[in-house]
Amino acid sequence: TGLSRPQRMLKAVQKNATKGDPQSVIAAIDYYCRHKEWAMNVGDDKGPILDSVVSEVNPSTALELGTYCGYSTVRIARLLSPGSKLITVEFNPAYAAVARQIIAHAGLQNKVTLVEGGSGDLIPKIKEQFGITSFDFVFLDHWKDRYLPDIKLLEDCGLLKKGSVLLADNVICPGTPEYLEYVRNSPRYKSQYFQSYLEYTKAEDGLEKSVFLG
Ligand SMILES: CCCNc1ncnc2c1ncn2[C@@H]1O[C@H](/C=C/CNC(=O)c2cc(-c3ccc(F)cc3)cc(O)c2O)[C@H](C)[C@H]1O
Ligand SMILES: [Mg+2]
Repeated sequence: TGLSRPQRMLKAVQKNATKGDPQSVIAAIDYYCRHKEWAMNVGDDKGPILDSVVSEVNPSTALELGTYCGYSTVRIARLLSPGSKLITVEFNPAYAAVARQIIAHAGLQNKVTLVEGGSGDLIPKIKEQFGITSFDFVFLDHWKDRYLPDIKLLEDCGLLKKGSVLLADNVICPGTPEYLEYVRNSPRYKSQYFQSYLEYTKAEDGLEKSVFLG
């Protein structure tokens, strides 16, 4: 049956992007998804908002839930300071395989640890497996009904500290109502909505930035 959509995206990166140049990888994916085949990357409207939050936080430790093809992984990792680490979690092996190659094409494999598996299984093991005591930054972009249980798990595992920043994709489309209600009403978070557009479309979507208050 030929190549999958993620594999076709990978081919477009390998053909059009310069090895070791993250910006060209980002541009190649955005061009492909805007002009050839839509795909659920955070994209080039919401992407600059992601960039600005990552740059502002300048995290030493970062976590991404839902790697997919690695587009946002590349966006985040390219901005990390030397010695900082991004852990990204993807439970679909086929997507993880594509993402590894896209991350490697960008030359960012030394800043990224891609863990194959479910976030619910991984999060409780992060302290022992990676020696990480807390995350400065968490990007949520996996199944939308898993955002809330997973941040509660991060809280319970003591992986958030005062000032940790959560950034959630798709809070409007497809939408994450329970998550939004929680972070906007909990006294433990200071939340802020960044209005934008669903990737490669004119539909509304946005990112929710929530600072953990401890
Ligand atoms: C145990 C499970 C939880 N733990 C997990 N642990 C590890 N990995 C996990 C977990 N849960 C999921 N994943 C992985 O993350 C990815 C999943 C990503 C999901 N993203 C969307 O569904 C979306 C939809 C639209 C959209 C908008 C408009 C439309 F018309 C159509 C689509 C836009 C967007 O920007 C979107 O991000 C990947 C496919 C999947 O294998
Ligand atoms: Mg998304």
